[in-house]
Amino acid sequence: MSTSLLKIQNLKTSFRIKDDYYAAVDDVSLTVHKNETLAIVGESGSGKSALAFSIMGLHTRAKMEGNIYVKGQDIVNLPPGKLNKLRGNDMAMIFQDPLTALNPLMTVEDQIGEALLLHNRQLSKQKRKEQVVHLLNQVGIPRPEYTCEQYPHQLSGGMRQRVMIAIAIANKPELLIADEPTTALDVTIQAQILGLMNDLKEQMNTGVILITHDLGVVAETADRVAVMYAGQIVEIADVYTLFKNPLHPYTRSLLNSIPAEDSVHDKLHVIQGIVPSLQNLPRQGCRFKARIPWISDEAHEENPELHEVEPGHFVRCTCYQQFYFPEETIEEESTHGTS
Ligand SMILES: Nc1ncnc2c1ncn2[C@@H]1O[C@H](COP(=O)(O)OP(=O)(O)OP(=O)(O)O)[C@@H](O)[C@H]1O
Repeated sequence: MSTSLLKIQNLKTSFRIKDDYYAAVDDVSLTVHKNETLAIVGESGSGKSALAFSIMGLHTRAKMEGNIYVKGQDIVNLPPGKLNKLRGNDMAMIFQDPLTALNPLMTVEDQIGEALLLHNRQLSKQKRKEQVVHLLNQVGIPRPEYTCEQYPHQLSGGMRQRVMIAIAIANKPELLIADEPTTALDVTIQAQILGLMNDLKEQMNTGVILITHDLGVVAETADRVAVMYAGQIVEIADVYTLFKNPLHPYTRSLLNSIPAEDSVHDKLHVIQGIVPSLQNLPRQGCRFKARIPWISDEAHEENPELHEVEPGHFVRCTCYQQFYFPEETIEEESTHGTS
């Protein structure tokens, strides 16, 4: 029996800029299973949030093509009423910045209570309070009765993020999308929040999509990883394979730009450039080609597709086969390390 909660096929999400539509998500296909964390990584502007918002149906003016199946139902272009029902019940999102996502004028109890009410109008005030306290306990808030009465600005960043998670899991969604959930937090709190998300995933059998810039977070929390560049997935594999045998030049460049903790002389290969803006994205050929001009044109495919190079490991374009880091990509030599 398939345990896939989410199946995306050839998704294309385009935004209208002046008189034209430009795809921020282009030809994305992926699957998320129960009790699995899929990390989505990539530089700023690569389309991670646009993809997450597409899944949640939060783009109000974008053009969406392709299919997004949530528990077998295609939600692309589903009427807002039906989509609202799915949100919260079947899927929920944890946003990057809880201070802007939470309502500053409502107490914690009222905000979590509102999420509960959205999906069960019959819930009495008494039952609601009990469930709010239970949820606050679940997300590790030490004095839930006290926190119930507080407003977002009275809480620390870590506590606010826990409240956001409590809202997100209020209706036991099967799919949780977390968009940079720990970026605003310091390292210790970050580890606690990620640990909490992991525990919840296992307890509730949830499928999680974790969007992050942080490869350390990926290594610790993800089961599988999708690397996005310029709106497309360029590589997808289980986390072990991706770190051990990264193939796409972009993945290799991301991984090579982090210093290894145990080496004395790290060579940090940095590929210059940034993700082009939406209007300037190359729509033909390999989108990463401009950033690796030392690789011959023939190495690239004309219409790069994802190829399965080993079971479950997919790479876009054939250029990876001839890719190497030239000397000039070595930016610095660090001498950190222990021996
Ligand atoms: N509503 C919109 N209208 C027009 N362009 C948009 C819109 N939302 C996103 N974009 C553009 O789509 C591209 C992808 O943006 P997106 O926010 O998804 O990137 P990201 O990978 O999530 O980046 P970050 O890590 O900075 O959040 C960018 O070029 C961005 O400017």
